[in-house]
Amino acid sequence: MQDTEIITCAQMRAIESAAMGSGAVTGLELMMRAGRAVAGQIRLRWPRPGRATVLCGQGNNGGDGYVIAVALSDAGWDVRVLGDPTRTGSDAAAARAAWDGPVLPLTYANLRAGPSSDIYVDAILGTGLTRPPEGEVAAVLRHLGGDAGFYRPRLVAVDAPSGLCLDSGQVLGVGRGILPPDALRVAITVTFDSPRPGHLLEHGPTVCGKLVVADIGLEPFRTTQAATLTALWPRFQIPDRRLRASANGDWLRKKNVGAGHKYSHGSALVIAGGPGTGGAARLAARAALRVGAGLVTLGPTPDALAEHALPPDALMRRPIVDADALTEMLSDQRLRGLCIGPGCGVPRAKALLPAACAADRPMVLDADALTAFAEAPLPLPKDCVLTPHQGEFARVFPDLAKELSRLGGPDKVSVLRLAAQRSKAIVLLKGPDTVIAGPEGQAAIHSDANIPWLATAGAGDVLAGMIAGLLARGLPAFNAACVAVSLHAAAARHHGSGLIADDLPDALPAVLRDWPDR
Ligand SMILES: NC(=O)C1=CN([C@@H]2O[C@H](COP(=O)(O)OP(=O)(O)OC[C@H]3O[C@@H](n4cnc5c(N)ncnc54)[C@H](OP(=O)(O)O)[C@@H]3O)[C@@H](O)[C@H]2O)[C@@H](O)CC1
Ligand SMILES: Nc1ncnc2c1ncn2[C@@H]1O[C@H](COP(=O)(O)OP(=O)(O)O)[C@@H](O)[C@H]1O
Ligand SMILES: [K+]
Repeated sequence: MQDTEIITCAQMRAIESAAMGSGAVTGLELMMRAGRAVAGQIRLRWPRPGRATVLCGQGNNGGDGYVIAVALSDAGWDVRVLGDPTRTGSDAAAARAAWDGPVLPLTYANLRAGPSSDIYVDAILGTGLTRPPEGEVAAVLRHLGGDAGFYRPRLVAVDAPSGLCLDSGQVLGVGRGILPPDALRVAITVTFDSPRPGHLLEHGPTVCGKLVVADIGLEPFRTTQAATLTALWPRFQIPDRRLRASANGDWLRKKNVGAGHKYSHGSALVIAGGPGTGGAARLAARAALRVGAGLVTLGPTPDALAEHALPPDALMRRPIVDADALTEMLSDQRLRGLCIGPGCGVPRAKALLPAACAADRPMVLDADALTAFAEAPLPLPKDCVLTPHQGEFARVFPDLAKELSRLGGPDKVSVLRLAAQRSKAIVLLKGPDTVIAGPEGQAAIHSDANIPWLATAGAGDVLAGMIAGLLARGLPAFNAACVAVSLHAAAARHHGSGLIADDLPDALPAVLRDWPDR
């Protein structure tokens, strides 16, 4: 499994400054490489030259646009350019000077006046976006977004669809989670060097269309050694050196333990609830087994034990009457992956959580255990993973959730890092753009808007069980969370629509069989 480094806009600017400061390359040269890379992508997809309209903003994103205009014109395209004035002496001004055709003012009227084009290049705003688009720029974007049926299949964005914040993934000026029909959505976005968080979070995946990452030779100027933020999904076609091997394939295939017995493959405990609530815990337990834990025990209340006589028969069942009984059970040091929350009931989770935490074992807190933790916080064990959805996140971290929902507020990764620091646990916020963060600042994004059928009752219970199984097998908590999220989504992809949560654990053998070693 290979993860892609993600860099923030500030990191990108730092790398660009380091490159220019070294004297090895100028800003204009980088702009030429960027613009030519976009033109190359256009020519790959539209091999027959046609008519192109290039829309250029006043900054360097616009500068890239003029380079694209020259490259397309040289390749035989009929190019029309609409541009805002550039700052005198800037790289963008130099790029504009190299375009010897006319530049009409970038206005809604001019966009409408010309003949329609085969493609439209959005080089209006990139990483320099500081506020919601306004005036003529806003009018142009509204028009392009409003007639998506015509424009979307022929729109190519440079770095980002204009208006998208590449750190947060919010389209500035529209509500979080509610994408109005006039937000600009494009067919292809060509970005440079590495993806940015905003390509993968919130509105990013919807508005960017296909995301292509072009290499512009910045590799030698990276200031950071190891990336603290990676993308688990999507996968990108980028140079291998930009990929980070997560080295978990061996664990998944039990290769590392040779002839080990079931306990050396890990023993997990899923704490269940009282009568009538057993399904969630059983889903979690089944997932822990399927992900390769050697032994999984389900611990309901004694009066619910009979309900759990259902398959899988591989499950051990042992009643847990109260906190003392749990402490007694956890005196068995072989139990090392705990899952508490799914189907547990809040009162029981509240009663058992102190004993579970005191045992200091790798543990997942999900569902009712998160509510219990929110109502009665307590120190968490060292290897602990919290797996809230948005509602549970708001219960556990109300102030941070408020920040997250604030328009123009901080990005999800930064907020999750704060939550992880505060709770001293790995925090995994579920959704189409799942973000995982740890107390030391490590973070990962898994973004897949193409598996909506994963939003089904019990899918979260399965995820919690998979993490518990991987913790039992000895994976460090952050890795267990990342691997589980990747496998969970891969199982959903493998199954396809019509999925119910019960299908997820059962899709795992096929997914694991094809899982890459590295
Ligand atoms: N980094 C790299 O390595 C490389 C970067 N490259 C390219 O440079 C791009 C970044 O360029 P950039 O910094 O000049 O910013 P850009 O996106 O053109 O916009 C800035 C201008 O827009 C304005 N503006 C802001 N918000 C606005 C609004 N809402 N409505 C209207 N205007 C608004 C803002 O005005 P101000 O806020 O100053 O008033 C400013 O004048 C990057 O995305 C990539 O394409 C490549 O060439 C090669 C390598
Ligand atoms: N639109 C979506 N696309 C892909 N995955 C999603 C989407 N919405 C939710 N998910 C995933 O589905 C799972 C739902 O978990 P959760 O909300 O805890 O459900 P439950 O409590 O019913 O088990 C999470 O893994 C989440 O990441
Ligand atoms: K753009």
